[in-house]
Amino acid sequence: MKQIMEIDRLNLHYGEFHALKEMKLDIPERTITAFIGPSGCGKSTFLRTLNRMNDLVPGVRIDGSVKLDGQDIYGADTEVETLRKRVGMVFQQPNPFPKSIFDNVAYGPRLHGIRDKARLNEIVERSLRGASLWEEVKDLLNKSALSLSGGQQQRLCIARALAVEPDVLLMDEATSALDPLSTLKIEELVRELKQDYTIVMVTHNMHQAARVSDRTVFFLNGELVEADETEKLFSTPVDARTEDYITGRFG
Ligand SMILES: Nc1ncnc2c1ncn2[C@@H]1O[C@H](COP(=O)(O)OP(=O)(O)OP(=O)(O)O)[C@@H](O)[C@H]1O
Repeated sequence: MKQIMEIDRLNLHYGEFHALKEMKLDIPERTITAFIGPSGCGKSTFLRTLNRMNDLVPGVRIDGSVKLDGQDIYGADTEVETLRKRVGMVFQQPNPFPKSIFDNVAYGPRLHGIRDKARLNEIVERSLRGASLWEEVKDLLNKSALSLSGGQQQRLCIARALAVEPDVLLMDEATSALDPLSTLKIEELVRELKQDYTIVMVTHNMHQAARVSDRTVFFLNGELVEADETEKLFSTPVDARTEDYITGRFG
């Protein structure tokens, strides 16, 4: 299986604080990888290094390598804009723009220079279908995105991310602000999306990781403790700290 991202000896400091220590991880293409671990262990920080979202944090220092298709994303010849097109992100709180549903999805493609109306229509429909939202909104495309429910808004944000045809989709606790039914819908959607995309998700919910992901990575105190196939990590973890965490001894 092809590794779409390869992270090696990655360290991140916030000022004096060593938040990520010597991380090493391969992310296979078209799989779902879940990051788990107690609050503050570095899951989100690690996720954000995968599309350079930490770059602008004052006092941040990053070393080591993060490769996307063999190319170091921190290398001098990587443009952040191009990187973010290939590695999209969905956040904890749905954050649609205060614009129409159509304009939310067309935002990225327009930014990348697509102006042709027919082409935009096609992209918007494809992306909304991809995010399992089309049937619900096809007659409301000019309505404000803010009129949608929280779960619909989150699927709209996924559609917005899909519109620029990324390779990798990062999801940072993307269901934690949603009700159980909307959460289930997004989990189903994520499983469908892996046919075409590689998904990396942070979740504070171990059950979600077990339900949805192919591989799980356990973090503790800025260390990557264990990464394995989800079934294996939850049934026969190698590290005692992983076992303590998944059996609920702490966290
Ligand atoms: N901008 C920042 N400046 C300084 N320290 C930070 C910053 N962002 C995060 N940290 C610290 O880095 C550590 C890791 O934080 P991070 O948000 O990555 O953890 P997490 O595992 O995602 O936690 P949670 O599940 O609570 O979101 C924490 O100790 C946090 O306080």
